[in-house]
Amino acid sequence: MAVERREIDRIDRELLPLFLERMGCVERVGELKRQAGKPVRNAAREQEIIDRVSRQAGEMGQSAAEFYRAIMAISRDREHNLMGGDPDLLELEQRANRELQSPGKVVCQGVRGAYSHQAAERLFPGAEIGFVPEFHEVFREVSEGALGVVPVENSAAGSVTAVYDLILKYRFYIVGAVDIRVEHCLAAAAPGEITRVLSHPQALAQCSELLSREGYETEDYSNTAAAAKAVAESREPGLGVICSEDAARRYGLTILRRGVQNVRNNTTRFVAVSREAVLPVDASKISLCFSLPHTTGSLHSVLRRFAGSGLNLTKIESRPLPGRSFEYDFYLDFTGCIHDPSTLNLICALKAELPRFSFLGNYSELSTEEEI
Ligand SMILES: O=C(O)C(=O)C[C@]1(C(=O)O)C=C[C@@H](O)C=C1
Repeated sequence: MAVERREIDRIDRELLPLFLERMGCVERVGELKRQAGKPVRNAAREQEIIDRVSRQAGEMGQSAAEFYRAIMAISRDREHNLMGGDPDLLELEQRANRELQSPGKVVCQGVRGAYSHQAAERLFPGAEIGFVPEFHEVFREVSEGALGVVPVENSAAGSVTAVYDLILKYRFYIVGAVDIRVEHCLAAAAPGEITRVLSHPQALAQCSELLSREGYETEDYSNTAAAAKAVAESREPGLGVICSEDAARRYGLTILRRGVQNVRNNTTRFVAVSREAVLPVDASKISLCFSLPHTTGSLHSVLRRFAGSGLNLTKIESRPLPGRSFEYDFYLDFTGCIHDPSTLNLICALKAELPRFSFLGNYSELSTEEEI
């Protein structure tokens, strides 16, 4: 094997100067493009190269194509880097507030005592919190200057797709995130036998084991806290509710059982959305969205850029583009800070290359235990 390894070392010694020579050439092309105001990416030229090397490499054609795609992605990043990046993003990175100014109004969906309310209090302690019945109304209030707090994902039930659709539609900035532990309890207006239980369908599903074991009838309600309020007001005997302890206490209900969800660790992630960007120096999570051409490998070629920059993807969500068949917007979270020059360069490169691209924010996440 030693002989072969020496051969590999020799080939690498020959490859490396060629690679560097090619990068030097790419830099000169980049400079000419900058002077001519031309975009970095030239898809036709890349295809020409891929076709040629695939042909020339015979049975290694696919691997050669993959190798050249990687080289050209590196070339594009280098060119973007030399061009200085997207002026709007560079300005945003420089000018955006580093800290959230004390929030005026904070809005969430539901009623007092809902899990959204707990999330809003964790994110913005002491702020004035308002409630609206629907998610789209939260976003409308944000367009008028409020901060919104909305759920995006539950550890058991998955993404809240209606909220992702609104995030992609409005493209406001995400300025914070918090994980709230969902601890449901069974409560009633007064102690006694329960026969029927009200709650949000997701909460009923999360407590299905208890509900079927006890043979309770169930009834869907718009929201867990609204259900708690309704049970408190109706005082109907045998009527119970699945809600948070906070909601039960808030509406004067008797807690019959705690921790009634099927899964111990049931957590919902909430994000705070704002019309204005806030980019703290120690922010650790970045959110982006973009769409992709419907071609083989288009998502892979984007994801490879993150891997190449050592950035860890924590979430990817695709949502169909309204009015188009099988075209998607992608929403993506990864760990990183926009004030890091290489991360900023990658975001600028993606903005230049991807259709419908938006930078959605850079923020920190509060964990369930942590206080702000
Ligand atoms: O030929 C160009 O226009 C280049 O910028 C060079 C190059 C390459 O690496 O070959 C890089 C990016 C373009 O998308 C096409 C090709």
